[in-house]
Amino acid sequence: MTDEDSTTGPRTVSRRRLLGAAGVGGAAGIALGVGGYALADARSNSAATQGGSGSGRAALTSLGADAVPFHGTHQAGIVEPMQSTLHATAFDLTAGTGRPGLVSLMKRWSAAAGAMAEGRKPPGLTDDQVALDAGPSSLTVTFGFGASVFAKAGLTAQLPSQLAPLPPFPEDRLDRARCDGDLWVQVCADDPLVAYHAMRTLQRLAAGQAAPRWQMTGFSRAPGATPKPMTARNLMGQIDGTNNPKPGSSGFDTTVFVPGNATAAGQPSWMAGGSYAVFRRIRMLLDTWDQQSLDLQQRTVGRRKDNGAPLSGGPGSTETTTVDLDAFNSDGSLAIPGDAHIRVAAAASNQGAAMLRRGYSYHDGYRPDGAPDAGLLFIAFQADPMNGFVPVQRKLARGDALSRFLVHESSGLYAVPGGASAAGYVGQALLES
Ligand SMILES: C=CC1=C(C)c2cc3[nH]c(cc4nc(cc5[nH]c(cc1n2)c(C)c5CCC(=O)O)C(CCC(=O)O)=C4C)c(C)c3C=C
Ligand SMILES: [Fe+2]
Repeated sequence: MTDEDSTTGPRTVSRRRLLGAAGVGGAAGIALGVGGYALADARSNSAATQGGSGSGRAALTSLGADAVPFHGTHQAGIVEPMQSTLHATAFDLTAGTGRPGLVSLMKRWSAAAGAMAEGRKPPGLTDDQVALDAGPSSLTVTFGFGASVFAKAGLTAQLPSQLAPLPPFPEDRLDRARCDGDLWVQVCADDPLVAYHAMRTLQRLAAGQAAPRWQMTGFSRAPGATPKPMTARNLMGQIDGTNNPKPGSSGFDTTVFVPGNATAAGQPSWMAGGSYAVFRRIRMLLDTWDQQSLDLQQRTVGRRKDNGAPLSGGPGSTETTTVDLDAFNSDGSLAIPGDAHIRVAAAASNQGAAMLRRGYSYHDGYRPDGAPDAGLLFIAFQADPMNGFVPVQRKLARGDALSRFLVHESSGLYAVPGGASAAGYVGQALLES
């Protein structure tokens, strides 16, 4: 189970994360290799060993010791199982930062992200010691380029057509100050201090060259909270993520990643091994949602709330039971209603359009009317947004029962280049083109 790459070598992922990745895919997920990763025990290659014998430091727990390599064919933070904490931040280049400044920033950011992913102190600044006692805690850092950065860095000729602005969708209520951005950074970790430290470090390293435009924090399930790894629930109480494309399954790579021969796929060569991230802050109208009957809530999504089984499944069906969009109830009505979220969003309803969703919940206090300012930081990765998010969201905006309980407040689209080799940096193929 190796993902050999001539430039970067095999990527390894820890045993705990591999088992976590199985989730719904179960044993099949492991057999298929969860993205082709080699099975390795992080305790042998991470911060857990740094104390060494005689150092007086106790070994870290498995959670803290788990490490996800920063270097690889693809950037980390896409196919790995979700960690419990997210910091998403968009940066704008400061005036006068052209291509040389961006090169130096991406070099510093990549070096710091690579070190922190191994539980080492980031080079290039005096560490604030916020994460000093913790291991890497499965930290991943994922970098993306917004369309606006290309002109600023003199790279207009390299702008992918896939980065064209997302179309406006009916009912969007976007706050432009919290949309877009020249650069996008997704930091995820299983420890909140480790995640904060990584994001803060990257912000400090950007000083003078890029400044935060917006920042959002999200959360998901903490590892070990459930007796076995399970698909997490969102703040509406639904099991969310079941029918995601499974790493290693047929079509997964072509759905999520730009192929190695990118130009043959109509993409710039520097996007080989890359992906496109769609980011949407979607507020949930939870006071309204929580007043609905269980029956209505289930029919709105098309799945049971308790175990995530599709409404087309009979007795004994589970989350993994195959969805049957053609099934009928005994009264002749569709088992999965015509406007149910999973029917409208399904690839089968959208000429095969699909994406890998990796969203996090957020809760930012209460609004003036007392309602929670809470919802989903929706993140989806795909090889081409026109074959992923765009057609699906167009359809959802027209006829999805769930949309009545949602408000899209912020939006961004970012080109996420392929991963860096240990000697290189993220975006090198673009910035040195
Ligand atoms: C444009 C893409 C999508 C947006 C935006 C979106 C928002 C959104 N979704 C949920 C909750 C669930 N979504 C589920 C499935 C699902 N959602 C999308 C796409 C978008 N969702 C897809 C492609 C799918 C899979 C459809 C299928 O083929 O079955 C589910 C069911 C469980 C699952 O498969 O994940 C839930 C629950 C919320 C709450 C939300 C916005 C806040
Ligand atoms: Fe959804």
